[in-house]
Amino acid sequence: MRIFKTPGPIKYINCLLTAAMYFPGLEGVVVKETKICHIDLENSKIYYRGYDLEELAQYSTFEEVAYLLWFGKLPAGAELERFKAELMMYRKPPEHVDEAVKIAPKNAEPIDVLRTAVSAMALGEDLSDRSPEAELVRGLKITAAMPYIVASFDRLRRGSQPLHPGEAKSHAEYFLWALRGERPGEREVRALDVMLIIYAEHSMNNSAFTAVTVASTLSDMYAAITAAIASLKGPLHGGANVDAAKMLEEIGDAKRVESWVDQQLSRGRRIPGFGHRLYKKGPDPRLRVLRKLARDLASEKGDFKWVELAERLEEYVTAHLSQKGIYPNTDLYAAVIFKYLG
Ligand SMILES: CC(=O)SCCNC(=O)CCNC(=O)[C@H](O)C(C)(C)COP(=O)(O)OP(=O)(O)OC[C@H]1O[C@@H](n2cnc3c(N)ncnc32)[C@H](O)[C@@H]1OP(=O)(O)O
Ligand SMILES: O=C([O-])CC(=O)C(=O)O
Repeated sequence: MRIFKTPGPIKYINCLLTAAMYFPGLEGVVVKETKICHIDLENSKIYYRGYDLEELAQYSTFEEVAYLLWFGKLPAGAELERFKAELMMYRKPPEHVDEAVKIAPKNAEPIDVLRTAVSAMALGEDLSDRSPEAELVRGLKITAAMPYIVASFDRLRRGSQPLHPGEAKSHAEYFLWALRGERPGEREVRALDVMLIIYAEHSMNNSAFTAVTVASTLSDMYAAITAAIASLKGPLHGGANVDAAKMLEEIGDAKRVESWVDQQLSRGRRIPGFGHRLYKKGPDPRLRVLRKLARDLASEKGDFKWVELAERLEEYVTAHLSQKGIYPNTDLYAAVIFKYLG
């Protein structure tokens, strides 16, 4: 409005350009350059630091991938063991964070407890050193403590006490062990490990964008990750895997897929685990790994209910909505895998 009152020629052009440059959902707007992740839409491939994600999911571990994403190279020799030892050192968060988890109401959402706990991790720490090295240590502390925080809250709400399984050999094993109170089987640990690799990075998604926005004000890592978790919680982003799991339970049987989907669509509702800002011409590339992982877990358990339900959903929803560019995303099969992992 002000510009129209005094429309100097340059200001006026700027005003028109700005007005013309609104891209809903930031479609096509480049906000940052990154070497961390490359999504090749044409060939349906994802690369972490130049490595094919499908190969990482087959041959590496979450710890190796975390190291790769953070330091730009896979760990060599003793580096991996050192990195794992560092993670183990920070598994248990400071006492006041433990207390915050303990006093959280039992009906709280686990993601809200996690967001609050990560925010609380900033309290009492000297945050004056904002160098990349200091922030990386904070990132390591947050990553290391997340399994304990989430598992502790789940145990407390089920009436048990938190557990710190110090003998666990990996991030995935630590989480399942801390959650269940007993050592998990190797195949289950590997399934969660693959899920963690698959979810570790996806370029400038909503939560990463949020974290980068907060970090760009020179705020600290705890603040950036707290904000990222708040973004991730939304049912259009990470919260979709919770909704997809609820959907599997609600449908209950592959034979009910058609009627359930028809009803949801006729009410104008979205189907969780479908649709993606990037993948408009075919399914999410990560599904090639996850469909197989879900099938393997189903055979292992001798229970095909959840995987067959997801496969039927994939077939039916794709047949109905692919003309709109709607295909299954990672969260559909993540929900299946999480159901098999209990
Ligand atoms: C790890 C992750 O975060 S992956 C994403 C997880 N999120 C989900 O699974 C939630 C369900 N999906 C969605 O809400 C969306 O597909 C999003 C948010 C992921 C992507 O949205 P966008 O690409 O912006 O698509 P947009 O919102 O513009 O929808 C385009 C059309 O498809 C429809 N649509 C999009 N997703 C779905 C869905 N899951 N079910 C049914 N219809 C859908 C929309 O209603 C819209 O229809 P219209 O043109 O007739 O109005
Ligand atoms: O990229 C996105 O918008 C969401 C997603 O699939 C992810 O974060 O893994």
